[in-house]
Amino acid sequence: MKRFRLYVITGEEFHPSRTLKEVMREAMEGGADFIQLRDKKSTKKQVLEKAKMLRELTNEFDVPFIVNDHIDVALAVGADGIHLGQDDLPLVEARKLVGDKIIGISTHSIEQAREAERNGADYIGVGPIFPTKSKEDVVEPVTVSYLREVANEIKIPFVPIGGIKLHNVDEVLNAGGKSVCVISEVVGSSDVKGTCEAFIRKIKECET
Ligand SMILES: Cc1ncc(COP(=O)(O)OP(=O)(O)O)c(N)n1
Ligand SMILES: Cc1nc(C(=O)O)sc1CCOP(=O)(O)O
Ligand SMILES: [Mg+2]
Repeated sequence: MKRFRLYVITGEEFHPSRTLKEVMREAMEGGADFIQLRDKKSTKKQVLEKAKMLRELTNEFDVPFIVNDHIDVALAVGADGIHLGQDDLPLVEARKLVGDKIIGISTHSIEQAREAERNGADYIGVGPIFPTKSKEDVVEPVTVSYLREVANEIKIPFVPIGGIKLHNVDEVLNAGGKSVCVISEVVGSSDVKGTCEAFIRKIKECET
C-alpha cells in the first residue's frame, strides 16, 4: 500500500454551501493523499454516484480512494479499498470479496488492533484520539498515550483519527503518528487547501 500522510474523509454536513467535488479537489490540491467517501445519510444509489465522481477525481491526482461501509459500491466503482468498523462485515469475510484491495479497520483498543493485524488488515484507524462530534456512535477517546502504545507494537500502517485539529496535531505526531485522518478540520475549513498544506507541513517537519 502506498504511504500516505494526510487521509481526508468526506463530511458534506460541514460544507453545506459547497459541493463535494469542489471541497475534495481543494483537499487534494493541498496535499491530501488518501481519500475516503463516508456518507451516512444518502441512499445506496446516491452513494454510488458520489463514489463514481470521487473515483474519477482521485484518479486525476493519483490518490487512493477508499469507500466506507459499502463493499458493493467500492467494487462497482473500482475503488482502491474499503474501510470497515468493528460491527461491519468481518475482515476475513471481506477479504474473500475484495481480494487484494486495501482493507482498513477501525480499532479502539490494543486487542482490536492486534486482531486486525493478525487477520491481514492493510491499515488500521486508531481513535478517537480526542473528542469528536463528527461520528454519532463514537466511543470514549483513546488518548495520545494509547496511540504511543500502538506505535510501539503494531507493525502495519496505523492512522490516528478523531478530533484532530491543527492546534493538537503536534501531540499526535509526537506520540508516534506518522499520518493523520481528518474530517471536520479540513472539509469544514474556509480554506480547505491551506488547511491541508498546514497539516502536511507539520507532518513533514516531524519526519526530519
Ligand atoms: C480511517 C478511519 N478510521 C475509522 C473510521 C470509523 O469507521 P467505523 O467505525 O466503521 O465508523 P463509521 O465511519 O462507519 O461511522 C473510518 N471511517 N475511517
Ligand atoms: C469517522 C470517525 N471514526 C472515528 C474513530 O474513532 O473510529 S472518529 C471519527 C470522526 C473523525 O472526524 P473529525 O476529524 O471531524 O473529528
Ligand atoms: Mg463503518
